[in-house]
Amino acid sequence: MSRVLNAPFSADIPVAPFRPGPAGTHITIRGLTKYFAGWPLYENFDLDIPKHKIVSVFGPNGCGKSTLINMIAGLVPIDAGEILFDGKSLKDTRIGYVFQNYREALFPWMRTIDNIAYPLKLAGQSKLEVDRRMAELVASFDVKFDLNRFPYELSGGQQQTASIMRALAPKPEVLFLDEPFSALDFEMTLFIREKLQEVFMQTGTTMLLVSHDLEEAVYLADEVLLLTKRPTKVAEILRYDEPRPRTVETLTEPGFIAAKKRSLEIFQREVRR
Ligand SMILES: Nc1ncnc2c1ncn2[C@@H]1O[C@H](COP(=O)(O)OP(=O)(O)OP(=O)(O)O)[C@@H](O)[C@H]1O
Repeated sequence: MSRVLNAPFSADIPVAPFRPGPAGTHITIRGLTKYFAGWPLYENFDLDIPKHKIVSVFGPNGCGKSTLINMIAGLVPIDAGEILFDGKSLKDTRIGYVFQNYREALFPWMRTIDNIAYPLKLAGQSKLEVDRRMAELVASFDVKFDLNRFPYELSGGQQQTASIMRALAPKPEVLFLDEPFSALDFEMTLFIREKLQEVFMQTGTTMLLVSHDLEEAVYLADEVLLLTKRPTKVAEILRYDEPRPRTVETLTEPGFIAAKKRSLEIFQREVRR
């Protein structure tokens, strides 16, 4: 009975020798297995995530997009498998995470500036180092609002901007974004999308983005990771190598339209399966 209700015993899963990803791989996922309430979400799942790229994760409702990035980021425990970052474990890797719900992401008792500086202080950086990094972030985000305010005094878009600044403050090797635009209005979505693209062009930070919006998923991505229904597998990895910066004009270019159409076809095929 316990074998039905719980994750399989690790002894049940044959241990395959570790296979590194192709050159340019940042994150290697091997044999990832995750059960919820006795049902497999991921079973022996392998994936290579490239370095210095933006990968958008797209797939049917409930296929495990958020769970996937949360397992990679160490927020959700895995039942079996291995996840390495450039061959290192998560604890030796600097990561940043941007949550969908920015209202709960920032500490309400801290001024916005202290929220953003928090990971730097936690890492034991000196006041000089913290001030220098904060000045860089403020310049790169072209911040027009008062960072001395408390988060609840800011608009939703300003709070999400602050959340992204906080995630980027320690110069993460990988930035995880779980539907970062879904609670924002259109104007703020465009603003934050452009900021993310700028940061990416300046730093090349590997980004893993969960999106519900196909246009947004393709627009920012170097690769769209299309997932199947559960038990979840890779349906296809679609490469989209339109040069950056991508702009409003990109949205009507043939390459963009073709990538969106192909993603939609795969998505519909998987939803109907
Ligand atoms: N803590 C949990 N306990 C039980 N089931 C869970 C838990 N977290 C997620 N699930 C289930 O795992 C599946 C994948 O959830 P997840 O949120 O990762 O999917 P998603 O693709 O991001 O979903 P959506 O498209 O709705 O945002 C869903 O069926 C969900 O109900």
